[in-house]
Amino acid sequence: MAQESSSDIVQCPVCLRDFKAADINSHLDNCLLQAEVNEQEPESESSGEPPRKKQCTAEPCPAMSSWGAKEGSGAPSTSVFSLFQKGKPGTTGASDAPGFFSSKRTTFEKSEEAGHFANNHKWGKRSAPGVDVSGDQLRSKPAQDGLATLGTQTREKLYDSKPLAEKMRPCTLDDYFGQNKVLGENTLLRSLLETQDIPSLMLWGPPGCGKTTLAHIIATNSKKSGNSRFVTLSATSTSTSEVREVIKQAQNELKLFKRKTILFIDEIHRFNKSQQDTFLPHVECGTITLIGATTENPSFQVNAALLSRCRVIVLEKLSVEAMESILARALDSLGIQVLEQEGDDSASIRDISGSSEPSIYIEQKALSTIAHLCDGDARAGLNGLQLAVQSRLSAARLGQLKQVIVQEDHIKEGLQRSHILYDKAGEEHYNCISALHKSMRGSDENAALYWLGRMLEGGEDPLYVARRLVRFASEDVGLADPMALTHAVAAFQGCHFIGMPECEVLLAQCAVYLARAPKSIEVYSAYNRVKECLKSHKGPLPPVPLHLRNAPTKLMKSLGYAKGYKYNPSFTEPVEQDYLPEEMKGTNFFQRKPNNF
Ligand SMILES: Nc1ncnc2c1ncn2[C@@H]1O[C@H](COP(=O)(O)OP(=O)(O)OP(=O)(O)O)[C@@H](O)[C@H]1O
Repeated sequence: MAQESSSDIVQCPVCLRDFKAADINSHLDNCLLQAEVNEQEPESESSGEPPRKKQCTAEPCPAMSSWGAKEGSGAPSTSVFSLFQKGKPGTTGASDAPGFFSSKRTTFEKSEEAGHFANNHKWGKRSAPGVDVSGDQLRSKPAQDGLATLGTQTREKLYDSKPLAEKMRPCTLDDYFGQNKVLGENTLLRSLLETQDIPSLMLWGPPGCGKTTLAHIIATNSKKSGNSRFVTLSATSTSTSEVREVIKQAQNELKLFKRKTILFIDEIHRFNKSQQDTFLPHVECGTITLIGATTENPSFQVNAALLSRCRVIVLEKLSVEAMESILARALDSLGIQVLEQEGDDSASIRDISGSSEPSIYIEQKALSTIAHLCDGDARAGLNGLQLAVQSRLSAARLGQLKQVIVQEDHIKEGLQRSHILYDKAGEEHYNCISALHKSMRGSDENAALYWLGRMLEGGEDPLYVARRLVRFASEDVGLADPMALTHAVAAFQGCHFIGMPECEVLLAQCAVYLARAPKSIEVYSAYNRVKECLKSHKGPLPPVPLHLRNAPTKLMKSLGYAKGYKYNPSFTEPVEQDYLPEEMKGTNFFQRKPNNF
């Protein structure tokens, strides 16, 4: 009989994937735990499944399996999570499971700024075990720490098709960082959540700031309490008949089991107004508690009647501190250590782990870069980190390296985006163009250039900006410098001819010209008064005076058209003649009334 060696391939009896014999035990622990969790979480709305994002199936407490263990899955936490528990002094077993609003500290210390964790622990700072890079550049902790050694689970987490952000989605407020204005101690929402008295909510905030995650936490909580069920729909893929079906089920649940239904609708702004109307009576009579999430300003995108029945919660971009805590939690779960000081000489880190897998380190500067570059979008930050680590690991494998160090440049590649994130389709688009317009109006050439840069570097259509400059040239500069309009139209046409990136300088030149130009709203205001006059006119509009009319036919002439008209060029003296209708004689649209522009 052949001797079993560590390089033998064996099949996992649970997921049927192939693994090295040496790895199968640790994989099996993890796989069994997953299977158990999945069994407890059938994928149906009636199961009270927490919200799932864009077709990704979120694990119930995906973050780290250790959370699953804490939440009482019954999994043997030590054997399964030994890798992560090493060096996690605050992490204990199931008995320490944090409740939904538990104040228990986890690996990190709490911090008000970051939402929960103290800054001095934000990176879970550790040094590479037994390492001394470049003399005293890097001082290490004792070798037995060993956290950076990459284990099978960590590797799976990194290579698994599910994005890291999804796996890290918190299930308790303890792991939910930032958003202190709405969720800090003594806030209304927090106390409502604590009493499990969830009102209908409209969560409004930029991408990746935690709208779905907050709903996910509410879901986990409502599931635990058992007095309500949680149903998730995405407005991008749900038909009106499906919505009706969900409402019917909600009515039955309430009637038969006295259970409320909390309905989470992601991207609710994608439902049209009549689809949104479907919810109205049911929110009104309490059959469903609606939680909508939207990146768009709900005052424009959500039915006013529905909006008035919901409490609007405005979530903000995550602060750098909050991002740091989110990243720290991810690093901790992946067993990646932070190098406090720069030292890219990975070859000089002594490998003391004896593991066949490379150890991973990340420079603090690189982490700080993610926290700053992801622009408050935790999904972008976490997935950028994952990509950077994955690519370094692949490179290390090819080069048979024992350690990898992730540096700032790798992170920038991982984020795969410019420093500027800009939501071209959403509210940010209007906010930035408005800021540009107002900066030019205020003759602040610096600010004008800055907002222009924010838009162009974020991928804005240059013609959209150019059109606004043309409008500005007339509305705000007007006759104070009629050349402004010529400049703006020329910039528009130039952009049309050459496109980005060459046209950026045309727009910059024009924006600065307009910012520096003298301003006059004389014509703009006068025209507004004309519009107002027409709008407020009562009765039929006065006829065009006969002498101003053209008379191309005999009949028209015989009716008096053009009669008495004085052709100005025929006169050497100024001509006395009325051009306004009789009843408007003497009206001056250019006259500024008090309290009126
Ligand atoms: N406040 C937070 N605390 C901890 N992790 C967060 C927080 N916000 C977001 N995350 C992480 O980022 C991921 C994406 O967040 P989430 O899906 O909640 O964003 P969102 O606001 O719903 O974005 P979108 O509008 O793009 O759907 C989550 O899976 C989670 O890992």
